[in-house]
Amino acid sequence: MFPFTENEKIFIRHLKQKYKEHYDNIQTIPYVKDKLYSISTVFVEGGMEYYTGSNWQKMNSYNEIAVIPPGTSKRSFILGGAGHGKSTLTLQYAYDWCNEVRNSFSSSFEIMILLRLRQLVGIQSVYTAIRRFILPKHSRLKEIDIKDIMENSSSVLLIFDGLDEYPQQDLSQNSDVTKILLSRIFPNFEVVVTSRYLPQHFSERIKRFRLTGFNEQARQRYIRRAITNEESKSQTIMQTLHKNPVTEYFCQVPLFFVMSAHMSHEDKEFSSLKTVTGFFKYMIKCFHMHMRNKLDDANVQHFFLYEKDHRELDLIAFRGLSGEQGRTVWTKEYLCERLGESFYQQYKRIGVLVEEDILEDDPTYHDSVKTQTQVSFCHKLFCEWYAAHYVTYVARSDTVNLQEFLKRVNQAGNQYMYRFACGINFEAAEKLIMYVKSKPDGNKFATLCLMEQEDKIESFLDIVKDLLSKKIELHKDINNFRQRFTLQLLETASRKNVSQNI
Ligand SMILES: Nc1ncnc2c1ncn2[C@@H]1O[C@H](COP(=O)(O)OP(=O)(O)OP(=O)(O)O)[C@@H](O)[C@H]1O
Repeated sequence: MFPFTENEKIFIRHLKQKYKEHYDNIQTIPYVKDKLYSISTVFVEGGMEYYTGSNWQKMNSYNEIAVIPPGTSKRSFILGGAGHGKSTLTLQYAYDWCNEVRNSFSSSFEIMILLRLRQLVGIQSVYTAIRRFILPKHSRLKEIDIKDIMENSSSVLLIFDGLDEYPQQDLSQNSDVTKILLSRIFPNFEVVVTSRYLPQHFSERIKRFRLTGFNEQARQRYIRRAITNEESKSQTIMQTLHKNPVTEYFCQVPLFFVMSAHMSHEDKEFSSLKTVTGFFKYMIKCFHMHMRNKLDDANVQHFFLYEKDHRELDLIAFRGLSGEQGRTVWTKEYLCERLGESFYQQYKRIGVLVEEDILEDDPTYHDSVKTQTQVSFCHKLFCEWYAAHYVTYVARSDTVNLQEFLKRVNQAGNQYMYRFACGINFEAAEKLIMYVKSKPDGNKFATLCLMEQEDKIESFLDIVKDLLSKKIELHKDINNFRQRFTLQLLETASRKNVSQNI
């Protein structure tokens, strides 16, 4: 289609190799390592909407990102809450590009670059990032070649995954990512950025999309594609998930749905879970249990200890989510030193921590290639889970100043850290809920945190009483976060027969 130079051909081949590695190795449950899926098997289209300037409109396909909303901006944001499928969608774009899928958005570009922003710790140059994180060790292409190819290419699609995890996300630094996002460089490249939230720096002109999750049809399609083709089995999975109020509610979030569907297929204990914290606790227990089953008796005690005692990991996770230089990727050496080799190996084995080899930041690497192993949590929610443990530990102390302690943790980007913390320890929860309430618009979020405490029926009754005493407006935009929450409160109230108690 395009007249390619030799270097371009090599570059494109390398890009495709790397993307294939990612999109062909999807783990639906982190501890199940022997069952890897290709994006082409598991991807189902969830809901997607675009912002018209005054409201959100439904889209028919993720490929419409090219044409709507009409406008000149070449900068698009795809927003979505935790686990809503932003990274998965970027892999689908990569798949379409690599396989030149007809009529797809990405396949119309000569070059597509997909970078995971959490990896760019201390890296300012986009060429360095591409050389280190995408090209293979022995590629003959140097940063200067990549620069040359990109500058001379007529059509480039850049996808930056996870701006909320970008170590320099305040965008005050003069990195290429910042310059690209603000169109100071490469104004003609098409740039797509995924993020849990929209940072303040962006003008109204930027195109905005959002992922709204899985509806009933998407869930059924997923089960048929990734779990079972048999109608009766697929019905049983759906019924198990519907029976449980927590899984039923969270099934709209693809991550929770996918994990629940796979686990409920294999595990009967599932139906008794009542809160997201309960769900996560159970999931982590399964991770450890699954591994223990494979171990000989002599090691059992050892692994039990690691399951309960993870204070150092909690601290690392918390620091990762807070601070100006917040990072959610670390070097293997650093983690092994902090956590101890055997703890590290255990968490890697069960799938909570995942490794990726990248080129070392060494200007001489073209002569002697050196690699470095970077480590991150298998999903950012796991980082929030362990950070939440640290928060409960600190929040329980009598002397702690929560305003000070939590001031650097972005609440919009790390909601689950707060919610998990409230579910893990009730003493800490009381303080945290007070803290959350003190923030602007904090009442509703505080209630969400409160819901993590399974036994707090009295507080729950007060909230529902308050809710029912006011006019409740429900709009057709059922994906609105607060509205979903209001619906969840009412649904739970009706299940618990609250009206009799009010
Ligand atoms: N469209 C989809 N089709 C099939 N599975 C999906 C889809 N979207 C998400 N999933 C499943 O949910 C998991 C989590 O999704 P993903 O990591 O893409 O979410 P995310 O929005 O990037 O989350 P976060 O903001 O927390 O990083 C995926 O690993 C995949 O198993």
